[in-house]
Amino acid sequence: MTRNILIALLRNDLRLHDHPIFHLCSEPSPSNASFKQPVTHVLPVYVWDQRHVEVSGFANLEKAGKRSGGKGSSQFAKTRELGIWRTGVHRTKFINESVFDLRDRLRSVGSDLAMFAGTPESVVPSLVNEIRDKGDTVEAVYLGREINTEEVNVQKRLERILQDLQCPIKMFEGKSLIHSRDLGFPVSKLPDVFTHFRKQVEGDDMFRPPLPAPEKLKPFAQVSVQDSAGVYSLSDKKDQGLDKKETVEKHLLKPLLEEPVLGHDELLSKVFSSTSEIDVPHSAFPYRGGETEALRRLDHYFSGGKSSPGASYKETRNQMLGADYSTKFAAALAHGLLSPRLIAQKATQLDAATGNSNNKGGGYWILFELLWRDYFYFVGWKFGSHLFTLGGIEEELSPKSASSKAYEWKSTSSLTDRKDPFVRWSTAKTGVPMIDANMVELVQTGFMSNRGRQNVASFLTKDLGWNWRHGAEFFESWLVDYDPNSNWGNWQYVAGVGNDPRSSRQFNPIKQGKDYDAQGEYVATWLPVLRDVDEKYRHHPWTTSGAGWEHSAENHKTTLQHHPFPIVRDRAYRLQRHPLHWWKESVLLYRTSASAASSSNNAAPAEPPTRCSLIPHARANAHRRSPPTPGHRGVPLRTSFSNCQAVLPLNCSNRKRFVHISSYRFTATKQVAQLYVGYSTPDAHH
Ligand SMILES: Cc1cc2nc3c(=O)[nH]c(=O)nc-3n(C[C@H](O)[C@H](O)[C@H](O)COP(=O)(O)OP(=O)(O)OC[C@H]3O[C@@H](n4cnc5c(N)ncnc54)[C@H](O)[C@@H]3O)c2cc1C
Repeated sequence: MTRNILIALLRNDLRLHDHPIFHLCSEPSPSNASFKQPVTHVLPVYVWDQRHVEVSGFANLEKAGKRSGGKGSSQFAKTRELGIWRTGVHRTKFINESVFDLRDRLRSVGSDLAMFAGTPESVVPSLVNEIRDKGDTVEAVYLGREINTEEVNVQKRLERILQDLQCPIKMFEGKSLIHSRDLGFPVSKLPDVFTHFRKQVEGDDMFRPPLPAPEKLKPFAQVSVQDSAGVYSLSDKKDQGLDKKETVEKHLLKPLLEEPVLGHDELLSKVFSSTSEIDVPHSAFPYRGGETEALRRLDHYFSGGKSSPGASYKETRNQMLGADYSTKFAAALAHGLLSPRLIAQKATQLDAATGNSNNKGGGYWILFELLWRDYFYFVGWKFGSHLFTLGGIEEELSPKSASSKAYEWKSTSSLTDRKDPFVRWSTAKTGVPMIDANMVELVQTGFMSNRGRQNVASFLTKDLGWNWRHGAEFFESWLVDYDPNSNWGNWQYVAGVGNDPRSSRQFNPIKQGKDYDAQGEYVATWLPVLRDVDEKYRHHPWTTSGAGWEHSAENHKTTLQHHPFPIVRDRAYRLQRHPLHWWKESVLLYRTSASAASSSNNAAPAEPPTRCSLIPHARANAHRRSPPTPGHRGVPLRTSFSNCQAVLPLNCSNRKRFVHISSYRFTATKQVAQLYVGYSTPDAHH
C-alpha cells in the first residue's frame, strides 16, 4: 500500500503538548486536519544545523555548500564579531538532552524521531526524493514558523526548493503567548514602548488555550537516505552509537572543548567531571533538557497553593541564589520544551486558587514577564535584521535621535589580550564583585539571573562604553536559554539603542549588590576569595580598611591576592588624557566610599547625586579638551542627575595624582548640574 507521509521538521519546538503539528498528526485525525489525502505516516525530523551548532566532531561529515545554505568545510558555527562558538557547551548539552527526550516521548506515542546533522535545506529535499523514489507520496512539509532573519532565510530557501519539487510546505505559529492574529493590530504597528503594548493586549482572553499532547501519533515513516553534503544521518549510524545521547553529546562537545573560548577552560575545568558531566553545587539552574523535566519543573513551581514558589514570585524574582527565586522556564521556552500558553494557564489558575485574581498574585507577574518575552518576539518580527545592527532599532524608529547620540563604542582587537577590558569582563576579572560573580555563574552553569544580566550588560555598555554586540554574542554563546529576540532585544534596551532608548539606563553595580545581596552571600558563592572579607565590604573589597582608597589598596594586596583591582581604576590610569573617563571612573569608585567625602568649596545642594549620566553633547566636548594640569580649576561637565541615589563624595584620589570634583552647581531646573573636575598634586590633597 502507498504511504502518504507528512514530514514534520522540528526546530525550537521540541515538545508534544500544545504543538499544532503533532496535534494535527494525532490518531485518530482531529476534525481540523484538512489534508489533501489522508496522511498514513508521519516523519518527525530534527537537524543539528551546522550554522548554529558545531558539527565537525562527527567523523566523515560533509558540511552543506552554498546551494543548501551552508559554506562547506570552511564554515564553523561561530559568531560574526568575536568568532566564538555560537552554541557553547551548556546549550549544546541541553539541546541534545532535549532532542533525545523528545525521541523517547515520540516513541511512547507510537512514533519516533529521525536525527541528522547538516542543514534542513539539504536534509528535507533528500527525504522528499527518497520517499518518492520508493513509490510513496509526501503530503507536505510542516514546520514551526520562526521570525528572525537567519531562520526566515532557511524558510525561504526551503520554500523555493520544495516548490521546484512541487511539494507543499506549511508553517505554524507557536512560539508566542499571544498569536499574532489575536494582537488586535498588525505586527508592523507594534507600539514602540512595552507598557503601551501591554495595555493594548492584556485581558482575560489574551491567549488561546494550549492544545493537549497527543495520546497516539500516526505511525513513524522509516526512511533512509544516503549521506551527502549537508545530510548526515545520525539515526542510521547505530553501529557508531550515534543513536545514543551520550555518544552524540561527545561528538558535539569535542570541537568546543578542544578550542575553548577566551580561556574559559580554566573556569570550566572546575565544574566538568571526567565524564563531561557538569557538576556545580550552587547552580541556580541544575536542570537537564527535555519536555519531561520541563513539565516536572512547571508542576513544582505552581504546586502548593500559597506556599508554591509561583505564589511568591513577585517578592523573590530579583534574588540571585537558589533554584526557586524565579521560574527558570526561559531555557524551556527558548527550545520549545514548554508552551508559553501552558505556563500562562497554570499561572492564572494559581492566582485563582490563591484568591489573587486581581492582578496582584505571583501568577500575574509571571504573565507580565511572558508579555516582555512576547514583546521582544514581535519587536524581532517587526524590525528583522535591525535587531542585530550596532545602531539598533533606534536607527529605524528615530534616525535623527540615533545619529545625534553618536555613540563611540569601543571594540576588542584581540581576544587573547587579557588586559583588554572586554576580555576582563568576559573572564570575570573586572574586579567589581557583582559583575565578576555573575560572569563566573554564567560560564560555569549557562545561567545568570535577570538582575545579573541587567548589571553586567549595563557595566559593559555604560561603564566601559563597549560595543554591546560583543556582549550579546558572548551571551549567545554561553546562555542555555539563549533566544535571539530576548537576548538582542534586551541588550539593545540596556545599551540605549533599542525600544524606548534612554541613555540613563545605567546601574551602579555596587549599590545593586548591596540592595539585592546585602550580606554578599551571592558574590562570595561565586568568588570564594570574598568569603574572607567582612560582609559589609564584599561588594567593594578595596575599601576594607575603611580608611579610603590608599589603605584599601594595601589591604587588598595582602588579603585579596587573587581578586583584581577594579577595572575602572586601571582604566583611569591609562586614560588620563580623557578627563571624562577620569571623572566617570572616579565617581564609580568613590561613590561607595563614604570616608572619601569631604567638603566642597561651593555650597552643596541638599542632596548631591552619585548616579550621573552625561548629556551626550558634553561627552563630545569633554573629549576635545586638553588634559587638565595640576592645580587647574577643572573641566566643566554637564550632567543629568535624574537617577540620583546617594551622596557623592567630593574628593577622590588615586595613588599618583588626585582628582577632585572641585565644585558643582544645580541649574534652576535641578535636573542639570555643572561639574568641575580638577587635578591636584598628592601633596596638595591633604
Ligand atoms: C542583557 C540581557 C540578555 C537576556 N537574554 C535573554 C535570552 O537570551 N533569553 C531569554 O529567555 N531571556 C533573556 N533575558 C531576559 C531575562 O533575563 C531571562 O528571561 C530570565 O532571567 C530567565 O530566568 P527565568 O526563566 O527564571 O525568568 P523569570 O523571571 O521567571 O521570568 C519568566 C519568563 O519571562 C520571560 N522573561 C522574563 N524577563 C524577560 C525579559 N527581560 N525579556 C524577555 N523575556 C523575559 C522569560 O521567558 C522567563 O522565563 C535577557 C535579559 C538581559 C538583561
